[in-house]
Amino acid sequence: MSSPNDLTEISSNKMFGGYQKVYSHNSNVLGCTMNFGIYLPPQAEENKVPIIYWLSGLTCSEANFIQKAGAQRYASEQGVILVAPDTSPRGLNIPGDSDSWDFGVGAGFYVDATQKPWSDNYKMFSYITKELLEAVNKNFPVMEGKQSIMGHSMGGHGALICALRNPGLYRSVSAFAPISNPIECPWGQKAFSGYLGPQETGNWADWDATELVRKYNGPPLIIFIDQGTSDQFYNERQLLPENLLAACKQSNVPVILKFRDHYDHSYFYIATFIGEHIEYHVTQLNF
Ligand SMILES: N[C@@H](CCC(=O)N[C@@H](CS)C(=O)NCC(=O)O)C(=O)O
Repeated sequence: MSSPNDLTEISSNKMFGGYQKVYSHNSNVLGCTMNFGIYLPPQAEENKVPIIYWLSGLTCSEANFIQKAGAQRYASEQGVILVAPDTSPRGLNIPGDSDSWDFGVGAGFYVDATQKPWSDNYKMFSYITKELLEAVNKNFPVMEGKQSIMGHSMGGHGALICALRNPGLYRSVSAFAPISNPIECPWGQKAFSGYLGPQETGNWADWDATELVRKYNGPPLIIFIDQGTSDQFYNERQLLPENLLAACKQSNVPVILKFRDHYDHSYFYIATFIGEHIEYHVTQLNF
């Protein structure tokens, strides 16, 4: 198997003066081949630039964000690289990995699984925060250390735990409609039971953003949460941003929670506000 740092270009399309590309590489951490999208703004042809990671939600691959969010226009204007990885290992055919849309393939939850049969491969946390980061830093003109992270739904939660578990690694974090308190909602309880084992023994709190905020002890980090009020999953109490807000207030972790009237959970909503998020990250990255 070739090194995770050896990339194969799958596609390249000029966009807003830069290039939207998709690469594949072998992941040692996940034990499979993974695709990721990367937008290189025109500024990256001459200079090193900062980078923002995007983590997608349930059922997504690397394709959803790059095709639907319209983020490249803002990345081109601001001179920032965007990286959009896949949401789980692929092609392993672990029994049960494709039985439901909210567990297994397309639903890695950005944790490092501890339970068989998932624990050999379902290590999306280590993939995102170590292996992919290194592969991107080795291959592209990035200002090392100038990285931020954002995401949507399961990926919004992924962005939060990547930032909260690695104080200082990301300069800023934001999330659209994140699953803010997975140990208290059906999606999270199902995923954590499978990947981490029963709540009593599975250290669930180590992987839950609301619980991690209570213990956060790193450099100042402002948590930026975005939530549409007509989001079906918010109204079904899968997302619970109020729980995260309360934990932030109790623990004196600064938080911005913006409710967006009548917006739902879709990429139409994300596309509306992605420019604001990119601007926010670039301000923090240049600080
Ligand atoms: N599969 C579910 C919905 C899953 C869903 O909404 N996924 C969100 C993330 S949680 C998403 O980004 N879907 C892909 C897309 O809209 O392109 C259903 O059909 O009800």
